[in-house]
Amino acid sequence: MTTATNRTTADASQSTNRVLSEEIALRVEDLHVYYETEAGDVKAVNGVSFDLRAGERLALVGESGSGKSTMATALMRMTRPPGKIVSGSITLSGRDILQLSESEIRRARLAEIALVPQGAMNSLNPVIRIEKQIIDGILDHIVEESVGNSSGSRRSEVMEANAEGALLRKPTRRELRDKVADLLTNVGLSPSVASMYPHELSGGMKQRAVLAIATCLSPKVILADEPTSALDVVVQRQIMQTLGKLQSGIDAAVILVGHDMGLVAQFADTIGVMYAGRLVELGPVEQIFEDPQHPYTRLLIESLPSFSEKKDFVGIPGMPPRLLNLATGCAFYPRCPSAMDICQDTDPLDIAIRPNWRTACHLHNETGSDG
Ligand SMILES: Nc1ncnc2c1ncn2[C@@H]1O[C@H](COP(=O)(O)OP(=O)(O)OP(=O)(O)O)[C@@H](O)[C@H]1O
Repeated sequence: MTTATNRTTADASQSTNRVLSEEIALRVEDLHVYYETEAGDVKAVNGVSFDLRAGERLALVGESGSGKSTMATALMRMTRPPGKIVSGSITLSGRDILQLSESEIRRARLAEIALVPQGAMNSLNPVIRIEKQIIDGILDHIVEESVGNSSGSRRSEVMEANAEGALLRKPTRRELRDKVADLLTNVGLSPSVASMYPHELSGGMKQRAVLAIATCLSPKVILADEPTSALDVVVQRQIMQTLGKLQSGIDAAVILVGHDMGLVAQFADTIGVMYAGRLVELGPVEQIFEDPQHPYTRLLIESLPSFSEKKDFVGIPGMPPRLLNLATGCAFYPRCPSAMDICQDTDPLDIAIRPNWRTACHLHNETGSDG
C-alpha cells in the first residue's frame, strides 16, 4: 500500500462507521444527461445508476468535468438548457421525479430533496434578511387548499408536510419565528442572525444560513455540491460537522459532491467515483480507501498529499476525455496504468464485487458478477 493510502485510510477511519438501513431513500437508474452544443451532445452523465439508502452519506468524487454537478442538478430536476435529461429515472419516495408536474416537483424540492448549491454562500439574496429567506422557502410549500381546510387545526404539527411536500396547515407568524430561531440554532448561529442581511455575515455564517434553508422542511435527501469550497480549512471542518449533525437530526441521506477526497473520507459512508460521466466505482469508503478496485480510484487516492510522509506529488497522467463523441471502450483507457487490449473498444460492465460495492473495470470481469 502506498503512503498516501496509509494516510487517507487513517482519515477514512474517522468516518462514522455507521450501520445503515437497507431502506432506499433515492434510486437512480440509467440516468443520461446531455448538453446540446453545435458540435454535438456532451454526455455529461452517461448511464449512471445507484441506490442511496436512508440516512446514508454518499460522496461523489472525480476530477473537474466528470459530471458531478450535472448529476446533482438533475437529481433536483433543475437541469436547464442547453442541458437536458435524456433518459433514466430518479425515484424518490416511490415517485419518479422526472414524471412529476412542475407544481409537484416544486413541492418535492426542500420538503423531500434539498440542494446546497455550489457557491451556496452566493445563492442568498443580498437584499433580503435571513429570516425572510428561510420563511419564503417554507411558505412556498403551502398549497391553498391545505391552508383553507385546516387553518387553526391542531391536528398537524407545524411544518409537517404531506407526501407531496405540501404543508398541512399554514404556520402562524409566531411559529415561523420560532422555527427560524430553531433552524439557526441547529446550524450553530445565533437566532439574532435572523434579522441580518447576508453581507453582514462571514462566509462560514452564510454557508450555515444556507444549510438552515436546506433543512427547513426536513428533507429525506440533502444534496451538497462542494459545500465548503472557498472556505478556509477550519471553517470547512466545522461546516462538515454541522452538516453531519443536521443530517443525523432529521435522519436524511446526504449526497456530498466534492473534489477533496481527504475531506469526504472523513464524512462519507460510501464513495462514488465518477469519470467521464460514469460511476466507475461505488462502495464503502473505508474499504475503498484501503483497497480501491478501479485504477482511477487508486490514482485519485494516491494523488492525495501526505502530511505524515514526505513524497513527491503524484498526479494522474494525461487529461480527462472530452465528453463529446466519446468512443466506445473504457474512457479511462488512455490514462490507465493497467489497460488491456479489451479496454480500448469494449465498454466495461458494472460488476458487483462485494455487497454494496461495484466497479466498472475489465480487471474484474472474471472475479465479479454483472451487477
Ligand atoms: N452549459 C454547458 N454546456 C456544455 N457543456 C457543459 C455545460 N455545463 C457543463 N458542461 C460539460 O459537462 C461536463 C460535466 O460538467 P460538470 O460541471 O457536471 O462536472 P463536475 O464534475 O461537476 O466538474 P466541477 O468539479 O469542475 O464542478 C463537462 O465536460 C462540462 O464541460
